[in-house]
Amino acid sequence: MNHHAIEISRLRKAYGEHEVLKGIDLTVSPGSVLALLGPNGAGKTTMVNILCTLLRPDDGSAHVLGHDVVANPEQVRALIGMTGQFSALDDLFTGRENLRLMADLAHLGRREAAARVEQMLDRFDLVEAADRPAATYSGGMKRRLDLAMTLVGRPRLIFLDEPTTGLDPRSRRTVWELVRDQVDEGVTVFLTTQYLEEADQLADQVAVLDGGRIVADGTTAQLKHRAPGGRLELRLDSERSLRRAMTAIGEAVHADEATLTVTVPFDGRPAELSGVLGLLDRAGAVVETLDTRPPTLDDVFFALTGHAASPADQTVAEEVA
Ligand SMILES: Nc1ncnc2c1ncn2[C@@H]1O[C@H](COP(=O)(O)OP(=O)(O)OP(=O)(O)O)[C@@H](O)[C@H]1O
Repeated sequence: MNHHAIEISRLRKAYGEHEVLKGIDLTVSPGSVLALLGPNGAGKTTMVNILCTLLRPDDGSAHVLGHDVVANPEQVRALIGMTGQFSALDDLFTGRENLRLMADLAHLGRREAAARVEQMLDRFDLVEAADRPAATYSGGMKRRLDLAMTLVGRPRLIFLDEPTTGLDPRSRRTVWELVRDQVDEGVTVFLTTQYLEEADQLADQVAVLDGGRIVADGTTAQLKHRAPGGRLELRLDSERSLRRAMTAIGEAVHADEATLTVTVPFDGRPAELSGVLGLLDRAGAVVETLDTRPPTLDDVFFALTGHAASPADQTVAEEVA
């Protein structure tokens, strides 16, 4: 009867006096990736823990794959996988042993468990390291093992709580590819991340949690469309034109003398474009090329929450670009 993979309605949770979730409504379609964004302490982990049945909500309801998380936690647990800040990975066990343990916990039969473990080792590029203790693994390898452990029992929905925090760009991209493979196979993904680039790369749907409420919910394109922050980048033909352009446009511009470029805010309307070009023409500033840049998810996040995403996000976005 329930066609959403996740359905959350008027969900509330407080720790003592501190109300963290103040009435959350959210739905996620099966086989899609939702990225839940929010500043530190917004309540993302609290929401994941409620959906994973690790924490009871105070009010409202949440259904995961049709099952009520409070009334039927066992059914929910049988269908989901979770990886995150407190991974189940045991450093003293080898990669193969860690996977085998999870396969046994998921009640796969002996033969199926053995086959599935080998399949996951192969798929997650851990064959060579399979018999070494996980303690000897690099950060990227541990994260791949963690993800493989989440998936070994063939969950239909997975929660990834900051799955690539602390990883280098290459390992991050590998994790993204592995997540995409799962989505292609029909797994629903509920992702929390501080990296807006990650949401942009992976998510079909982005929800922003701030002040205990969902302040935006839509595709990345829809959210970018709503936010201010688009830019027009104009490259002038000479330093003289650059100076004229700066005088004509005024102070609200970024100018780069090395590349002879000025950047101005731009909302995408043709009338605004002709206005700027007319102004420069009258000022005798000759434009060689122009480029428009839509708002980034960073702009969206800033417009919605009043502060930037984590400083780390900036570095990652630059490294990945
Ligand atoms: N068990 C707890 N008891 C009291 N307060 C808590 C508890 N767990 C979380 N909080 C508080 O609730 C708020 C939300 O925490 P939560 O971990 O859900 O946020 P988050 O969005 O996941 O943050 P982060 O990105 O830093 O992990 C924070 O202010 C946190 O300090």
